[in-house]
Amino acid sequence: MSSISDSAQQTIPGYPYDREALRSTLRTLDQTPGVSKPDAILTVDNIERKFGGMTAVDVKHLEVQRGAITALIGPNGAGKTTFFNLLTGFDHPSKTSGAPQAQWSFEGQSLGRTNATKVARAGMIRTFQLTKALSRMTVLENMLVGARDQPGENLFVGLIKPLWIKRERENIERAEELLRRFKLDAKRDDMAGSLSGGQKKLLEMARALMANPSMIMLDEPMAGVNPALTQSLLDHIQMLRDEGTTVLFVEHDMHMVRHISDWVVVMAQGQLIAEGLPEDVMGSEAVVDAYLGAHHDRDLGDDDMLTTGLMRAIESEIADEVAQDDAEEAR
Ligand SMILES: Nc1ncnc2c1ncn2[C@@H]1O[C@H](COP(=O)(O)OP(=O)(O)OP(=O)(O)O)[C@@H](O)[C@H]1O
Repeated sequence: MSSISDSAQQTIPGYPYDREALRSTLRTLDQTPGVSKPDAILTVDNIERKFGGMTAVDVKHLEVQRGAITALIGPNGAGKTTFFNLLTGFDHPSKTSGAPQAQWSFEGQSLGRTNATKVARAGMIRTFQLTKALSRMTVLENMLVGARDQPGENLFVGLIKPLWIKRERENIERAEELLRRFKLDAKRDDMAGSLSGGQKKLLEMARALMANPSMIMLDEPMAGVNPALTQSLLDHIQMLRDEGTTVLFVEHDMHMVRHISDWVVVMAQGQLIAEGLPEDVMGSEAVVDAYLGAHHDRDLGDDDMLTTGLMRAIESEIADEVAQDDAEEAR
C-alpha cells in the first residue's frame, strides 16, 4: 500500500463541495489498489467471501474517500454485489482459519458482523440491482418505510401520541420534499408497482435519502432506466455529492462511470486490481484485460455502454474469433 503525499493531507478549500478541489487532491494519490485516502469515510480490511470452493470476494484493503463519487466496476461475476452485501450486513465474510480477521469501519465505527439495520442506522444506505420498491404500497408509503426514525421504533416516542404524530408529520414532509425533487410527487398516491423501471430506480434512491445517509451505495443505478430518465439520475447523483453525501456505486455503464465518478475502483475475480482517476483507470491494460477475460459471459447487448477503448478491444477479439471460424470453414 502506498502513502499519500503531504499536499493531499492539507485542508482542501471548499471541501467537500468543490469538486475540482477534491479532484486535484485525488490526483496527488498513487493509483494503486488499496491506496490510503486523505479522508476515508469507509475503510475495509481482509474481507473474504467463499461460496463452496469459489472465492467470490477477497479484498485486502480499500478506503473510500469522503465526499467523492467512487465507481466500483468489474466484469460480470467479479464480486461487486457480494462485496456490497458484505459491507452492508446483508451477507457475512467467510472465516478462514489462520487468515487475518475481516474488519471494516464506517465513520470510525466498526461494522464487522453488524446486521443490515444497524449498518443503515450508522448512515450507510444501499440500493439494489433489482429494485426493491414494494409494489403493493403507494409511492409515499414506500418513502416512509425508508425513514430512519419510524415512530414505532422508539418506545418512548411510540407511547406519547403528540411526539408520534409530530415525527410522522416530519417524515411525510421530508418524503414529499424528496418526491418533488425526484419529480415523483404526481405519483405520490400511486402503487409503486405501476411505476416504470426508471421511476422505480428514482423512488429507491429517494427512499434511501429518507434516512439522511452520509454515504449512499447504488447497485447498478442505470440498469433498466430508459434514456429519458438517464440524465435525471445522473444529475441526482451529482447533486448528492455536491451536497456532501459520499456515493459508492456499481455500474456497467462506462459512459456514466467516466462522466460522473471522481475515482474508480476495479474488481476482477474477487480482488481489487486497480484504482485511480476514471480517465487513467478505464484505459489501463489491466482493466481491459480483466473485461476481455470475462466478456464471453457478458450480455453483449449493452456493449454500446462500454468505453471506446474497451469496445475496440472487444470488437477486435470478436473479429479475430470470426476470422478464425471463417478460416476453419474454408479449410
Ligand atoms: N449466493 C451465492 N451462492 C453461490 N455463488 C454466488 C452467490 N452469490 C454470488 N455468487 C457467485 O459469486 C461470484 C461473484 O458474484 P457477484 O454477483 O458478486 O458478481 P458481480 O461483480 O456483482 O457480477 P454482476 O456484474 O454480473 O452483477 C459469481 O461467480 C457468482 O456466481
